[in-house]
Amino acid sequence: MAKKGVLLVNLGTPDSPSTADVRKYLDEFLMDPRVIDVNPALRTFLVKAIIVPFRAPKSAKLYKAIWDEKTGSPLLHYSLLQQQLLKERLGDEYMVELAMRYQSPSIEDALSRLKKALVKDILVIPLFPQYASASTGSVQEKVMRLVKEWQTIPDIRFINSFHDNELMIETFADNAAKYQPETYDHILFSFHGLPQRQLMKCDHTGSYCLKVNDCCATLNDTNKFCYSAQSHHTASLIAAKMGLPKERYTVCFQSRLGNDPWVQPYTSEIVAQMAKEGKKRLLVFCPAFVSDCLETVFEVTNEYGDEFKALGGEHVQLVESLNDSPKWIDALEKMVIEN
Ligand SMILES: C=CC1=C(C)c2cc3[nH]c(cc4nc(cc5[nH]c(cc1n2)c(C)c5CCC(=O)O)C(CCC(=O)O)=C4C)c(C)c3C=C
Ligand SMILES: [Fe+2]
Ligand SMILES: [Fe+2]
Repeated sequence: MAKKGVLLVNLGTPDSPSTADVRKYLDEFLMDPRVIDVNPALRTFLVKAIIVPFRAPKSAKLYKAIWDEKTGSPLLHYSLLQQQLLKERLGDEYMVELAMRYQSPSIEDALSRLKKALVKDILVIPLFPQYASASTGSVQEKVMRLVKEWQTIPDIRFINSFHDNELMIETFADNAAKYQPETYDHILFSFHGLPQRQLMKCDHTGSYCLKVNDCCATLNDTNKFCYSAQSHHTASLIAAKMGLPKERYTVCFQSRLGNDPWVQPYTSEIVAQMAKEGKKRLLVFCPAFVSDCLETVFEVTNEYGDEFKALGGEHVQLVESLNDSPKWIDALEKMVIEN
């Protein structure tokens, strides 16, 4: 009997931490019009003449610091584990493929394996809890661009976001429990950043996001596709699960690139503010990521950790991502079965 197809897609990572491979990865990633969303000539100039030449050697050093001798990039390692564990859960009725939006394993190869196996349908799960055009949207576009060339197009569905997935929320809360959150002075929910311009482009009313006070602090019918609103919602659900009152946590956004304004507040500014207020211990969640990666392991632990200590703080503790937690695999299994 024909199998059902599942395609898990994460963002991507370089093939190795060498400067050449990091350059290749950054080049493919940042030339995506959904990522650097400016006109093509300006994008080519910014990426090829400025960002990549300067960033590649610096990023290569960071990748070297997180690269495991045996398992390589944490993002790829955990993504492969998620694919394997989901496959075991779903059994023979399903074919589960993993791809990265940039570099390898490629979406092209994963889709051609599904095509060859004549799967009767495909469920695409971009592994980003909150919708952003630069992440989920880009995966959706790439898959549609490839599949539109097929002679026979099977039933195909996309998970657009899962920012309120109950089992995911529980996994983050469970992961934090072992650190005894009550022993920390403050909790941060640090999401990957996004240029403000991209938030406004997702606002189809043109008059809500970043135009109305506290526009994205709560999710409603107008901002339901807004990355910032979905991020705040995820944070509030994890906080509720942990019984955290509002004054004990702050939502913030990390990893800004370039000089344009990104979604605020910036994590580095919040870290500095916390140190100034005399806080000594911070517990940090990164709920935009389902796998630990450069942005969690290095940026939070090392960069924000060092910044906090330099300003008088003592300890920044990262709550690990969903990785291979059985409850997160339950969440993926349920997403597949219900879709
Ligand atoms: C969570 C979803 C992500 C969104 C949205 C996103 C937007 C976005 N990112 C950049 C620039 C960079 N991101 C980088 C790394 C990176 N980004 C995500 C996820 C999202 N990005 C992940 C999972 C990772 C980690 C990859 C890994 O190998 O571990 C990087 C590269 C690292 C570095 O050089 O610092 C850049 C650059 C932009 C510009 C953007 C939206 C416009
Ligand atoms: Fe990113
Ligand atoms: Fe918004």
